[in-house]
Amino acid sequence: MGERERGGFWVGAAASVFYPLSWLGRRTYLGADKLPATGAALLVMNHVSHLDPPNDAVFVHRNRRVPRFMAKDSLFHVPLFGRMLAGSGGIPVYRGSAEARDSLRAAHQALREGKVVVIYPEGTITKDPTGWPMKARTGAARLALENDVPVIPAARWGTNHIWDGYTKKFHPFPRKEVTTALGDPIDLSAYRGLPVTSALLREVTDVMMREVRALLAGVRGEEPPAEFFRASARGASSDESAG
Ligand SMILES: CCCCCCCCCCCCCCCC(=O)OC[C@@H](O)COP(=O)(O)O
Repeated sequence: MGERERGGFWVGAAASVFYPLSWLGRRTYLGADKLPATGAALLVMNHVSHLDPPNDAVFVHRNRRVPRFMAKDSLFHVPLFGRMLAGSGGIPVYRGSAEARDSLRAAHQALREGKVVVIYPEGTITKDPTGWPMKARTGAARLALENDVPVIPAARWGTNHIWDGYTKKFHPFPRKEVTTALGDPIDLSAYRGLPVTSALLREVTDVMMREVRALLAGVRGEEPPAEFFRASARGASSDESAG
């Protein structure tokens, strides 16, 4: 095994909070070897619970990398947590505003520096009542197309059984299974070098999310729906923001 990627003080601080939170679940990691040991990667994940970030950060960290999370801007204003998020290299996403592009710029920079960037392309916890990924925003596709880095699909399931973000129900006992599964890098070669139009972004977004959904189907042992759920509220449509 090679060297662990070094974090700093705030990564240590985050670890001291996130590891205990991750222990709420009985964790299974599938395909962890698909996370590159060095260099840039874009980790594209579904989102089902507020406990996802601790689970996913610990997953990446235990595989000897430091995750850089795309996170909604308001989280950076939470006392202490915001400091920790910024200090550990979190990238603020200004959802649904012109500044969305600035957050993509910071994410491009992180990828150029060889970091692991974690993104939840749906931008929020799925509104699909059955927990499958919903129609995602296109920011992740833009990042994937404009950076020639491995784009790794990942699904995680079970955090939602511990903490359900919508019903605000906390069910730690009995301890729930939480599975995190990585797939092979997504081959986007057919799409690279084309003009980045909104149609292309939409298509690449759906290609990526179908991979995530297929991994999730494997974990759940269920057939996914044929279509991505569309939230009726604005925001989950094809507007371009970073997720
Ligand atoms: C273990 C080592 C730790 C290394 C560093 C980890 C740094 C801390 C990462 C915190 C990441 C937080 C990411 C949040 C992603 C996000 O912003 O998702 C949005 C949703 O949730 C909720 O949206 P909403 O619909 O508004 O409730």
